[in-house]
Amino acid sequence: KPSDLPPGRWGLPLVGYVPLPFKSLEDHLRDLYKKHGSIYIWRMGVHIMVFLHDQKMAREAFTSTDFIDRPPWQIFCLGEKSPKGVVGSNGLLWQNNRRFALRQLRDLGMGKSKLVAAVHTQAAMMVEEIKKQAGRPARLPHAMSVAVVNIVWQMVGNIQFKVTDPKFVEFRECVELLMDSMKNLAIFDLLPWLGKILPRPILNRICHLDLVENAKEKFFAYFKEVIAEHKKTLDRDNPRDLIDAYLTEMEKENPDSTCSERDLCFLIFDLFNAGSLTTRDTTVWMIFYLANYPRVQEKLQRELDEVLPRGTLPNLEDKPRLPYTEAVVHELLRITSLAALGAQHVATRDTEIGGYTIPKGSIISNVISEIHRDTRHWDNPDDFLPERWITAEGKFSAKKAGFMPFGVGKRQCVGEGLARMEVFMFTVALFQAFTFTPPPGKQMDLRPDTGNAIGHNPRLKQEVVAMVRP
Ligand code: HEM
Repeated sequence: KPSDLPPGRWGLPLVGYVPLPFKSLEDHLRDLYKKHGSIYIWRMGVHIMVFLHDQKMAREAFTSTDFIDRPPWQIFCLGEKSPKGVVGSNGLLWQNNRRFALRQLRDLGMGKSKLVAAVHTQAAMMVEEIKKQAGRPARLPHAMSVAVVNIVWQMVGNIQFKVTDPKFVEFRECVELLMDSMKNLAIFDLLPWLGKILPRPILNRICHLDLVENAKEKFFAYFKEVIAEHKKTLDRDNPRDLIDAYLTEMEKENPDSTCSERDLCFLIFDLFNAGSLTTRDTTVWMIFYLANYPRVQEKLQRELDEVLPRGTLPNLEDKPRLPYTEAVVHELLRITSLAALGAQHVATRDTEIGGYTIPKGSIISNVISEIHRDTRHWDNPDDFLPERWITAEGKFSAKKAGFMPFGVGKRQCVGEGLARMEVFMFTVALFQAFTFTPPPGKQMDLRPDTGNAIGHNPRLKQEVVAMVRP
């Protein structure tokens, strides 16, 4: 191992350092942090992976253009030779798409009142569906997925699914198939030489390249139908949604344009992939946490009852009057760290972090879940304490350092405003209507699901009780 690299695990050529299988990736990272400090490497397969446990280093790295790109990994480009959309693309196409997506999300109402009505409708639908299982232990309903998908569809294509819509079931199955198969792509990304030595059928069996390709094309076929419908009724002066705006952009004479119908399909896919289950899982975490923390739940409900007439959902102007609700949302985002390892970036040239050399091509991750437990920023970080966000005057105070659930820097989450709005509104709607408890004699299991090595997803299969509030 070259001596100017950060300390860490080096291992063997081609395979790198193969970890012991009975420990989670995060436990390994914690061990490495204890041994080496805030920056270390782990050679995984052919890649030098650099992990940052320090918020200052993470901010520095991710605001620098040296780390702006995504690695050319299958998991990001889904088999496309030149990556499209926004999550996995780089260069001019990424810049254009990111700018376009941010503008659209803003114009279509992210963080503004225009989308509030759609979020209210979906929150009310969720409450009605949960009412059907009130008073008994049950898993959270499928309606929670419908609600978040509908909000993205509303912005993207002006479409809303009903809970029982068979098209939605098809859509969800497609998402699940893709998510499941994508996990195996990581094997190919870490060990790309497998592609040279294994016959294609065996490679497909191990890395699911064909499954991902099929699921992606199924998705895109549906998107193309929706795009074709939009083309028929397009009014360039009155764009209804993101698809209309993209089609209008595509018709403009612009030498720097990177628009294409395939790119639009990727962009739509990215917004669903990054923006639906993330928000659903955060809402599920909220229910599970507050079921285990009745004191926090009661305090939240007291604030809601004092500020809003029962059954009225807030507008964004009401937020300052709901400091404890804001505090609960922030504390939940901190303690659960849904995007535990963020999304990986790549060094575009030989560069430096923390006095160490980082060679071009190294993969950088900020370990958000550990930054959210760093005792330099958080007292008793393992305690769920919304009060840490409240000032002595009883006001909500948004702490900045050490808090980065949506990442930091140039690729910080495009949908942060929308996600914050959804989680806030859903929390209000759900806890106005219900008190959640674990099933009798039990506690909710708040350990992340083991199925995802780089994120913290709740264990969805457990039951919870929703009691309708008198
Ligand atoms: C609680 C919910 C969410 C969390 C915790 C979350 C977190 C993140 C994180 C950590 C990143 C990676 C930043 C980086 O590369 O350094 C990211 C990227 C991204 N997120 Fe989110 N996100 C959420 C919801 C959403 C929503 C609702 C949307 C849109 C509808 C969205 C769209 C995106 C996109 C497009 C990117 C890629 C940005 C780029 O590469 O330039 N996310 N998100």
